Amino acid sequence: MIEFDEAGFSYGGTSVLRNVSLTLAPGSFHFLIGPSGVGKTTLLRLCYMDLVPTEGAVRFFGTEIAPSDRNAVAALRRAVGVVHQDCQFLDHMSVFENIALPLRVSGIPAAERAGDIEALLEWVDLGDRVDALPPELSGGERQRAALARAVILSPDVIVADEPTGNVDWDMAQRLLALLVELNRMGKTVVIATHDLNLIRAAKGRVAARVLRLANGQVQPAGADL
Ligand SMILES: Nc1ncnc2c1ncn2[C@@H]1O[C@H](COP(=O)(O)OP(=O)(O)OP(=O)(O)O)[C@@H](O)[C@H]1O
Repeated sequence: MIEFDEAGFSYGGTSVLRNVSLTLAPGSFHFLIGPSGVGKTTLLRLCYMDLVPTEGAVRFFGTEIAPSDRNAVAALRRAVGVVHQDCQFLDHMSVFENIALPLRVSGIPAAERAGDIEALLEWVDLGDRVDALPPELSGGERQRAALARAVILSPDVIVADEPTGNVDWDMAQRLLALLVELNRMGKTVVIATHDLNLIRAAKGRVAARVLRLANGQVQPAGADL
């Protein structure tokens, strides 16, 4: 589904990823680990064409999409839901309106899908926070709202960058449960995390692969976790 073929990425002259070959198969569940600054966010951004590789290729559904092909890039962005590290809400808009934003960007009137948005907010246990503004939310509520927004367009793939970074352990487990539920619905899930306990908690619940990023390269990990 998403295939890295000897892909590399450099910011200006600074190489961050080198010779990464990796397949994120449909319905797979991956954790991406590695120290701060190693390139986890960079690799995730390549998964939704927020960045394009400076070497090699990243193919989506078997195709290498040209950045100039706006329709194909837009379709890809609908197929990949993203939970950003800092959530990236518009603070003057309500939780409901923030979750409706991807619909608006895709030309779908939110009014047509109000029931879906409300159902999604119930799913993440934010049914009573529909009208709240993002600055009024707790860390865990923000992360759950970000997850709801990531899946409003029914993407095939969910990419989550430190989705449990600012929450306590109970909330981290609730978020993990939601991501596992999405995976059981057939969605591919990729999570960048520093939290090895989260990976341990996932064991037995989902057949997760753990990828370790080091020196610009991806290596399988797992035995030592
Ligand atoms: N826009 C940018 N321009 C230049 N360098 C960047 C840019 N974004 C990231 N970098 C650098 O690329 C490297 C990898 O950053 P990246 O954010 O991908 O790491 P990370 O593993 O996600 O880190 P963290 O765990 O702290 O979020 C870092 O050295 C970072 O400083």
